[in-house]
Amino acid sequence: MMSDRFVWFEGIPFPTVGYKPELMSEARDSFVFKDEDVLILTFPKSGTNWLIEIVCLIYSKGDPKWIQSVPIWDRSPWVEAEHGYNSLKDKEGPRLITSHLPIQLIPKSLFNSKAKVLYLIRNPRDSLVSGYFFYSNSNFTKKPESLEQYFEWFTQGNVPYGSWFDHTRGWMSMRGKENFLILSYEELKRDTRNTVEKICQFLGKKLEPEELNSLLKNSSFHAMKENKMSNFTLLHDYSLVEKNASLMRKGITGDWKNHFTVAQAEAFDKIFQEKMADLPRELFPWE
Ligand SMILES: Nc1ncnc2c1ncn2[C@@H]1O[C@H](COP(=O)(O)OS(=O)(=O)O)[C@@H](OP(=O)(O)O)[C@H]1O
Repeated sequence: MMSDRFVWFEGIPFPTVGYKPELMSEARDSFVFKDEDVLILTFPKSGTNWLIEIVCLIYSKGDPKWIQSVPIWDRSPWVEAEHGYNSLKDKEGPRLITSHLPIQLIPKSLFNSKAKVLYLIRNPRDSLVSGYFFYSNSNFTKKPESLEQYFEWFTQGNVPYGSWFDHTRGWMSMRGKENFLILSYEELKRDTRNTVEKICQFLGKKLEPEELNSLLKNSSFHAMKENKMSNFTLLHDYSLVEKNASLMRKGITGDWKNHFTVAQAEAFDKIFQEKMADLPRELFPWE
């Protein structure tokens, strides 16, 4: 298996399993977003699956039947992945769609549609640590040997989906658009209920109090860790991740403080400043 490198498309690295440049090119040029679609958009390891679980539970009015019977990647498929693209492209009716793509590679039709976009960001230091542990135990992408090495790769954009900084700058250019809601992992964690209500309002959905309570219960870290349709343990069967690897690692904010050295923390601050200083600070609620 091609476990130790990337597939490249338009200068961006992707995992080696399940991604084909020719399909990503076809998706970019001819996939049609519909006005009724909802797009969940993130840089990897930002809480994507948590947001998918929440959105699915909004659509099922808090009833966990759907999230407990259908794998998460079939409920809101990744449009850039072979499996996701093939299942989405001819699907009738409104769709939930996931993507980690940078703005220049997303299907162009997004910009002519009223599809609603939920853009979730997370402190990149925590995405870095989360990615390090996940990819260290995976067989579908370049495997880091140490956090030190992964830190270098991440800050140079040599990780799946490329540079966090470029990715974030690209998508932040959409801020202010009516169909684009920016969310952070940090606010979702700090105030889950209010953030879910904000998402409901954006999607034009109303939940009864007991439906919202059920949603919160069924999308909690604990519930998702137990849900085999959501915790990625189904990937064990395909040998894509090792047995000890789980999507559901810690689910907290600020874990980077337990892993970065002082020198790494300072180096990261400097890079962040250099690359993001001209953007409003309130876009990054952890800074
Ligand atoms: N319910 C809930 N509550 C809190 N945190 C959660 C939840 N579900 C997933 N997570 C955490 O999200 C991290 C995985 O991110 P992604 O889902 O974006 O991963 S992926 O890129 O799609 O593989 C990963 O973060 P780390 O624990 O820091 O590794 C998951 O634990």
